[in-house]
Amino acid sequence: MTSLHADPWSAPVADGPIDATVAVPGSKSLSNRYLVLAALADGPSTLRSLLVSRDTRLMADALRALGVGVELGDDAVHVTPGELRGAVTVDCGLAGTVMRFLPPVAALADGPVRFTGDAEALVRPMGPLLRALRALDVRVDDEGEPGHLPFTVHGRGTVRGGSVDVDASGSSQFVSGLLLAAARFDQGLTLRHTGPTLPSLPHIEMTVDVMRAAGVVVDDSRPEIWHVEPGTVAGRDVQVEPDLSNAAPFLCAAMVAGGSVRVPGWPARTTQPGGLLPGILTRMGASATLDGDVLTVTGTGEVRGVDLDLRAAGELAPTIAALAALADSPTRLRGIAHLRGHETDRLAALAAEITRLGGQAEQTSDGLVITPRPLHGGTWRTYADHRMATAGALVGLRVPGVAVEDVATTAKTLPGFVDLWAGMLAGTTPAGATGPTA
Ligand SMILES: O=C(O)C1=C[C@@H](OP(=O)(O)O)[C@@H](O)[C@H](O)C1
Ligand SMILES: C=C(OP(=O)(O)O)C(=O)O
Repeated sequence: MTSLHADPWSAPVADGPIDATVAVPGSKSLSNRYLVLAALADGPSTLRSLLVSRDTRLMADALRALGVGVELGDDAVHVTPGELRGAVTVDCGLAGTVMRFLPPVAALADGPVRFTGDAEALVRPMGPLLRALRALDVRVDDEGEPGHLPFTVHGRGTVRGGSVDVDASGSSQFVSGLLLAAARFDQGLTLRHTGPTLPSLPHIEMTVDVMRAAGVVVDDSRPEIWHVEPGTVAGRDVQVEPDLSNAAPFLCAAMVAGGSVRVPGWPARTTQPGGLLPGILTRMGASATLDGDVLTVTGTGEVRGVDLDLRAAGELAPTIAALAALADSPTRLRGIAHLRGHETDRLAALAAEITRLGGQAEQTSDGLVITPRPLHGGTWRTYADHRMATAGALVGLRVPGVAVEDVATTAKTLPGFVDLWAGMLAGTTPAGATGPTA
């Protein structure tokens, strides 16, 4: 991917307290769920403020290949469902939501659908999802190492459905992917999680929530068991919430530099794990207030270390780890062993990069222990991981000479990151950085 910015990118140092309003684009997780449900619906959908980034483009391109109409309008994305067709290849890039949400959809297509992706995607875990599909009589052919991309799902137009177990301790997306398509299975689906831990529960609740909003009957009254009734999915007109996880580095900037960052459009109620940010950041020394739909986080520049179980919100970990490296006391992050299967092994990557700049960060069996030390400048590697790049930017706010490699990797979920970051430091948000096509 080409970058408009130098590689490595010299992360700007904050030369005083920040006072900025930052409008972040739509949620990746909600955008890709709405796209999948709209593709499976019984009529057209209009998706407003949908995120336009690499992950949502990959989803839209894949759905188009499968026979779905996806058009980018002036103020919304319009989705027109069609007969799902096979004999196509889906490029998942590095998007977990594409590689985990679309194989069950492909099983409903009328022929083979080959799934492939970036080199980094080929090591991300897929096995439990593929085993569940096979248990539902869907043929899946491995191409390389079993349980990984690339593979081919042989769609037969219908899926029997019924009951299936899945070990989702490696990723909640195995559950979400199976649930999203399940209303279109002949018998619906009863899905039971069997593994030792279940990460990212808010993301599963998000899946159930958006399915119910589309008229699908879901019973989640028993812990770690979900039942989806067979039925139709309604086409909808929806407004996508801002991506609260992508708001995290900006909110944390106010803590690192001092001052205030305001994020408008903050939902009163949300299933996004970023909804946990006000509580987490308050524990780490910030004040957070919600006034109408504007969240304001105010900091003094002093950050407190925490002992935090991030099982529910693992995608916040890179940002919190960067913040912790700048704190005045140690931090222990727990419950995030599954981050080893994210865009990169995030526990290893965070430990390596914090250590490279003179910090102290040790991996544990399920997380990180970060002991603040004076940091120095140097290269911050990003491992094709958008959240490693934004974490490097946060460290660079305080530490002169941090050079973030491949900042363009932020295009996965936040293509305008560098301009938004510069706008925040200038105290303003660049015009045109928001809206449906941001
Ligand atoms: O369903 C989703 O949209 C997501 C679920 C989570 O995945 P894991 O459960 O694999 O962490 C999260 O980390 C990812 O960024 C998005
Ligand atoms: C884990 C993440 O992404 P993905 O949807 O590719 O799993 C993430 O965005 O932090």
